[in-house]
Amino acid sequence: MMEIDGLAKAFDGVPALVDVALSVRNDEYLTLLGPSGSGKSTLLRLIAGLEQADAGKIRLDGADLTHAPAHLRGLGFVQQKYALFPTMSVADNIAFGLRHRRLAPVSDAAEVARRVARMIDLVGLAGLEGRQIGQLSGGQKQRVSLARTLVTEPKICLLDEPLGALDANLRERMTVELRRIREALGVTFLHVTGNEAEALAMGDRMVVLDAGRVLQVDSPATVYSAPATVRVARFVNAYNLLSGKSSGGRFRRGAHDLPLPPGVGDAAHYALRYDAVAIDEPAAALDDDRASLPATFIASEFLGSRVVYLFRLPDGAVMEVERHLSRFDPIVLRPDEPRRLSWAICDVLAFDAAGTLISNDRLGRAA
Ligand SMILES: Nc1ncnc2c1ncn2[C@@H]1O[C@H](COP(=O)(O)OP(=O)(O)OP(=O)(O)O)[C@@H](O)[C@H]1O
Repeated sequence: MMEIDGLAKAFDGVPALVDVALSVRNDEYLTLLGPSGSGKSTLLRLIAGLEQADAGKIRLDGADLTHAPAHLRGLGFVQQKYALFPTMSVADNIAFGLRHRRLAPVSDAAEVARRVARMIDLVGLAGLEGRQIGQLSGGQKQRVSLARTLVTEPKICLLDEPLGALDANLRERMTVELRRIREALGVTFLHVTGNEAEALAMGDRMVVLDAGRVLQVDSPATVYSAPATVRVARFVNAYNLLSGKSSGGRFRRGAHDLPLPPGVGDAAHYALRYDAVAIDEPAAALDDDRASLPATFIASEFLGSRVVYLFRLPDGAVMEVERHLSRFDPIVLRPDEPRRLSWAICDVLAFDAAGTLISNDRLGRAA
């Protein structure tokens, strides 16, 4: 188990990480999501020992690693650039890390060969052992890079945007592969990504980082259904976010006023998941437990298993509606066609003026 406490780092007086606290469990897949510049790589580099922290502690299984040299930490680091030896074979690249690691290098040729063969098998490179790196595809290089790190049996494997250089199809396949490889080895993965879909799909838990601070650490399901702050809701890219003021259990936004879930007081932000919004006829009757706003259709996008519809609200804000084709037939609308968008009041997430999620029954359901 790794425990990070009060970790801080600034570059030229500009904070890159501020008071970061995090527990990384044994045998878990932890993803670290944040926008560009949020400090993801800095955090990995501090953990790896490639940068020194200004303050705070990093402990691994109780031992203080904060100032330990990188090569003595027993951690693996798969960087964005593969940094493989181009004229060496796949097998030699993987063996290199094992023969030359500072902690317990392996020199027995038979033992090296056995471990390399197991790793080649595990990452799906069987048959390519003798190939030179220059003769591999991007996805294959990615696997070599991973194998070269994993063969050293790190306590934690740090992965910095490991799928960033791969095309969309390959990225999806490697998502499944990475989970499988991790589970087979039981090693902890700390995987950095700027892609919310990747973070939600990969991790047993995810950490959301913004401007050098940890905003939320939870299971992907909880981050998705109960984002701790408005900014997290923005990063998961699944919510319509409306700003306004509230009083007497109603949320006021311009000329409209919307009911809030019971028990929600002072909400300054009102969030609705794209797939929680229904598209109704303009004069459709509304059940008591639902809220609605008039809107005009802008455009739609067909995404295979789902369709995304964009609508404009009377105040000009754009609202996104997602309909899964397994549940609904696609609907055809003309630009500017009027509709009424409606949703169940219990599906509303409310945030206070500081942007913090206000307790509601959804929080209880997600926990
Ligand atoms: N060596 C450095 N010198 C000066 N500033 C740095 C250095 N490394 C990082 N920073 C700054 O620290 C902040 C965090 O950078 P970091 O690379 O950790 O972000 P990131 O979340 O990994 O971004 P990206 O997704 O774009 O890689 C940024 O403002 C960056 O400009």
